[in-house]
Amino acid sequence: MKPYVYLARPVPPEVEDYISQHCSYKKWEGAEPITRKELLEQLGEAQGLLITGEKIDDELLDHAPNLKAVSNISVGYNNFDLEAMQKRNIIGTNTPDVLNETVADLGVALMLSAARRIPELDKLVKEGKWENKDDGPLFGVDMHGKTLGIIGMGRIGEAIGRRAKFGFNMNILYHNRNRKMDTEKALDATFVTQEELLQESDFVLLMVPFTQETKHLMGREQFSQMKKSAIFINTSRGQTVDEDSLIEALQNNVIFAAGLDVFEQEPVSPDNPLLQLSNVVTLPHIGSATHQTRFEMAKLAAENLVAAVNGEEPSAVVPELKGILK
Ligand SMILES: NC(=O)C1=CN([C@@H]2O[C@H](COP(=O)(O)OP(=O)(O)OC[C@H]3O[C@@H](n4cnc5c(N)ncnc54)[C@H](O)[C@@H]3O)[C@@H](O)[C@H]2O)C=CC1
Ligand SMILES: O=C(O)C(=O)CO
Repeated sequence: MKPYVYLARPVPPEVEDYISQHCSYKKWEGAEPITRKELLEQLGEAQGLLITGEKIDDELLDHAPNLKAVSNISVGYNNFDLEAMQKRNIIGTNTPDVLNETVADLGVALMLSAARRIPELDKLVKEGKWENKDDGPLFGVDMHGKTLGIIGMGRIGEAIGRRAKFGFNMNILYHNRNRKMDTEKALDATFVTQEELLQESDFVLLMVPFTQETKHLMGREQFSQMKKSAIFINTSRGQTVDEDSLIEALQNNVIFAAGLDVFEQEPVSPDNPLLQLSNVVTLPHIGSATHQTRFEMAKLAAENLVAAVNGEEPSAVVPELKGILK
């Protein structure tokens, strides 16, 4: 008998077809994303679960007595309560690598947008205000030849570093849990302390996972260490930044501008002061969202799910849960 899995997120038809060849399944068909309550009601028989970022914790696992594996269509897995999964031997998988280049493209787009004030200028042109006065009230700052500091030089951080180095001739500083000698050589990058990075960079880009250790990694003290002319980019998770401190830094010209794909609360509240600031470029957590890359992510997540519920080793088990396979 085929194992039974529940798909809480839609996947492309080809991917669904692949799952159907290896598993029996049900899927969420609502027009809106599945609610927590609806998800809990679906889990009684499920041996596998496909999600994107839904919280996997004790409460959910108590509703899923037959569950063996959770496959996240996402590389970040801060939605996994790893302890709760470990104690029940639940395999957890994610989608690394297939999205690196797409997220890196978006990181660079945010850097350029904030530096050259693209959304602000676009809005003016569309409002019939042709503003390009020579005295420069709407001039931007250069990206080429400047210093980029990357906090979190992992798979995506490195892809952004390559674009910055070879596309924009930038000088690369980085701070990471460990030094990466190959990356230093390939990008002529310099490992520095976080404080040095903040003090010396023209662009500071955050690309760490969200963990207890990285919660509010950027706060008032860190923003005050940055240059007044610097641009801050967050394409990691919103909770890595103390948003009140960021708002204060932007309002008081402690830093020049910010580009944000992620927020502490998502969807961001329409009342969030960040949305009122002209020196902030905002996006709705869309870093990996191209048709091609979302397809590759869904495909990898399906392969992980099918392997795990059929007793095979999935290619992308998250490091903290690898022990469960032994
Ligand atoms: N905005 C978006 O749509 C997307 C956001 N992400 C986020 O980006 C994160 C990174 O993804 P990858 O590059 O694939 O992960 P990765 O695991 O390859 O890289 C993360 C790097 O951060 C470093 N790190 C961890 N804690 C640190 C700390 N306290 N200080 C300095 N460095 C630290 C690690 O050593 C590692 O090199 C994901 O966990 C996810 O949260 C990923 C994809 C899309
Ligand atoms: O993969 C992730 O971690 C994302 O945030 C969205 O792709």
